[in-house]
Amino acid sequence: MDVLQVKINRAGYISKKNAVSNIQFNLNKGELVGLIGPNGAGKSTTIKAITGLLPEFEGNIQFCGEKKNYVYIPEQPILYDNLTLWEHLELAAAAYEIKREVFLEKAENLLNTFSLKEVKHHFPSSFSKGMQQKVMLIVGFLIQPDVYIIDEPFVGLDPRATLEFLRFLKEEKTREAGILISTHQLDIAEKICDSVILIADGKIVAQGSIPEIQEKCHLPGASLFDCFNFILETIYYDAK
Ligand SMILES: Nc1ncnc2c1ncn2[C@@H]1O[C@H](COP(=O)(O)OP(=O)(O)OP(=O)(O)O)[C@@H](O)[C@H]1O
Repeated sequence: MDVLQVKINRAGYISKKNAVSNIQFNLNKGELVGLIGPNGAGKSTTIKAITGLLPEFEGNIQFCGEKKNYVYIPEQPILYDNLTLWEHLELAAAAYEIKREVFLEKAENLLNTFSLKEVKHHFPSSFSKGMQQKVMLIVGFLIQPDVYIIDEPFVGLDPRATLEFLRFLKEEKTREAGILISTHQLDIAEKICDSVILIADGKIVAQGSIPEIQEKCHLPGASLFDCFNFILETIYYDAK
């Protein structure tokens, strides 16, 4: 069963109205889909189109899980200057009506796991980028939505935080949340994604499970990195 249905006829910005076009895919319960593609391909634009953040949009986006909600974690953390880390968590708990005991247990566990317990009464505006990103992830995992949409999660995270993050993603998949991640970390994507969508020049150029992508490239057993480069070279070669 789908938790998200995406049909973007076209979407973009005032100065670039068709930054992406004809992007269509569904996200199933418990499925992890990776959005990959070169710089400027349209990954963030696709994510912003799904989350309703673009001035130019034609298409249809349906969140169709049980709660019909989602958590969006942007590439650049967005946090309140005048709230402490703990107050951010309290705010999320209040907004999503999380029961007090459940909230306290989950919040402490997440702070421990992501090594932020010591700074829970500090202001995230004084944190490093990676620490701020962890705050955004903790808020997301606290809410436990039907769908996670996460733009480039791996860049600021240290190896330990990456491991914990992947462990939480796995748990959330088991809970049947759908997860959409954009990333350049193809070695990680290859390990964790049920399917990937390769975007280039604002369009989907390949889509499917890793074995399906390998088959499309006639490169059985090849890494996603090699398939990615093969597909892009073929496209740009053909276009010349
Ligand atoms: N605010 C904006 N206004 C106008 N054009 C934009 C804006 N943001 C992005 N674009 C353009 O839209 C296209 C897609 O950009 P997007 O940020 O979606 O790429 P991306 O795949 O996320 O790239 P990266 O891997 O570098 O983060 C690019 O041509 C980019 O120049």
